[in-house]
Amino acid sequence: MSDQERQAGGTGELTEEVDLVVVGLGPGGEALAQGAAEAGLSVVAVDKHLVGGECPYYGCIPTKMMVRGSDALAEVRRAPEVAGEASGTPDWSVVARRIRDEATSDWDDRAAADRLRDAGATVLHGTARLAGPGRVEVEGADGTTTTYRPRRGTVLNPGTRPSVPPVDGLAGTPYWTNREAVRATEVPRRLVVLGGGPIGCELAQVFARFGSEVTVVDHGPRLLGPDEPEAGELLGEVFADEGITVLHGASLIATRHDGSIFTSTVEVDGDTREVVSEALLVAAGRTPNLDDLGLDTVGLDPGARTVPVDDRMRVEGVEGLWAVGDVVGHGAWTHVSMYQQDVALADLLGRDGPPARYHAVPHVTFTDPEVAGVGMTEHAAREAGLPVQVGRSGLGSRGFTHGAGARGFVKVVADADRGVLVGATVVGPAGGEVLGLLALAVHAEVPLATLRSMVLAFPTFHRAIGTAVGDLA
Ligand SMILES: Cc1cc2nc3c(=O)[nH]c(=O)nc-3n(C[C@H](O)[C@H](O)[C@H](O)COP(=O)(O)OP(=O)(O)OC[C@H]3O[C@@H](n4cnc5c(N)ncnc54)[C@H](O)[C@@H]3O)c2cc1C
Ligand SMILES: NC(=O)c1ccc[n+]([C@@H]2O[C@H](COP(=O)([O-])OP(=O)(O)OC[C@H]3O[C@@H](n4cnc5c(N)ncnc54)[C@H](O)[C@@H]3O)[C@@H](O)[C@H]2O)c1
Repeated sequence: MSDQERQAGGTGELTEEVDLVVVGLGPGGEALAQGAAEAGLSVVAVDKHLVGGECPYYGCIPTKMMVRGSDALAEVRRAPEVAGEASGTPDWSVVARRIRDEATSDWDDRAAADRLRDAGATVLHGTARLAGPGRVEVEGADGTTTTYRPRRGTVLNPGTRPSVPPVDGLAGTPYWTNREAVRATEVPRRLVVLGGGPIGCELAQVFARFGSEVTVVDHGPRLLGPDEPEAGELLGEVFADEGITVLHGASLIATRHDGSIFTSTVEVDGDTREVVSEALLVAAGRTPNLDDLGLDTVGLDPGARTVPVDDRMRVEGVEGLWAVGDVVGHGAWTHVSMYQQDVALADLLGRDGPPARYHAVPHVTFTDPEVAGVGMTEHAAREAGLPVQVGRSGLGSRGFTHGAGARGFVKVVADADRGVLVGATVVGPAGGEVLGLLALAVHAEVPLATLRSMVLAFPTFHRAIGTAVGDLA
């Protein structure tokens, strides 16, 4: 207990003065709390679940272990076309064990919490809420409440939870979200996936390759709606070839569970059909954890989907409050949360540093082929009124030599007036790695003339970027 600690008048609650309170320890909040503590601030870091947030325990890391397993199986199945017979029997227990033991330590955050404590932060497991300007209440697991008065300020990093649409009969059934999917110990014989976004696509392909009969139900006209349309269309063809059924323009309108089997009613183009499955994964977007954060006590709207911030991650209109991560609405990816915490940390420590910019945010959906994008799509660039040029390429000589599994393309979007790329998409094996060069080009606004003068190694996948840039028209 600090020297400043004192009993709040008559309430039995403790009130403590500290430098900084971090509410929610997703990737951004955890790193920021550590950085602030290492810089000498007294930091209280609070999470109501696991230190590290969604990414290490239920998101990026365990799902990429699933993807690694399913990609290995796919390569074994491609062997006859490029190397000769090879055999591999899918064994989900290998994936489940890696997730439990290597990724999540059986969903135990002691190592992460200790790392923060070693840096000097006070780590609390509890629910934190704003309690008026300059005050944060933390309700501990034992029901006690402590009120903190942070001298420097408060950082919000509460993240999101799965959105669950109001489907008739769904509540009360043992449906999965990403949280249950990463804890699966068996592969369901049949799986319905609600949602054809990144979560739905990655997990649909994983479970299909491990033997599930998968049906994806999605509102939209193609998979991965916000990406370039060519990307979602190609991925749809790959899914069809792998035996995954995708229902577009479809809504799950009802489901029932008889103790072991889901029977789901899906409306597609005005018709209804029933789909039977052992598991039902809801991957239909995310809900920001802003509704129980006391935002109204500082004049903010608790019903909003995002917290408005400036380019230093300061919450607009509220002194001493910063926000980072999915809830600020500049991309729900770990690298964005981490980027923003750097900006916020510099600001709250009074250090110089560049403001947050979002013109070159990359993202990668780890399907096979990977779907990777940076900056604007062609549609977004046209909507922004830019004089747009587009260039395309297949995967070139490397795609040809690679053979089985080499499906994809490179698409680049340029601002003709400025002579720079404003966006790019790579679909293909290691598409996320190939994107790196394009992310640099968009970020640094490299002149097209400079890009055209590059020597690109033969025969690499990234050499297709040269062809796409040469195709700009
Ligand atoms: C299945 C899946 C796969 C993904 N794969 C990738 C990927 O490959 N690459 C990528 O970049 N991104 C991926 N993401 C997204 C990524 O997980 C998030 O963008 C990332 O976790 C950053 O989120 P965040 O920092 O906003 O907070 P989160 O990680 O959501 O953490 C927020 C934390 O705040 C806590 N909290 C909330 N409210 C309170 C409160 N009132 N008091 C105390 N604590 C509170 C929560 O318990 C949680 O620990 C994936 C997400 C999912 C679901
Ligand atoms: N590799 C990665 O970087 C990665 C992987 C997974 C998740 N994520 C992050 O997590 C976020 C959430 O992922 P997500 O896939 O849940 O959400 P999403 O919002 O990106 O996609 C949800 C999909 O579900 C569909 N949908 C929503 N409600 C529906 C309904 N009632 N019926 C039919 N279809 C419906 C939407 O049309 C959309 O295609 C992503 O946007 C991304 O930022 C990133």
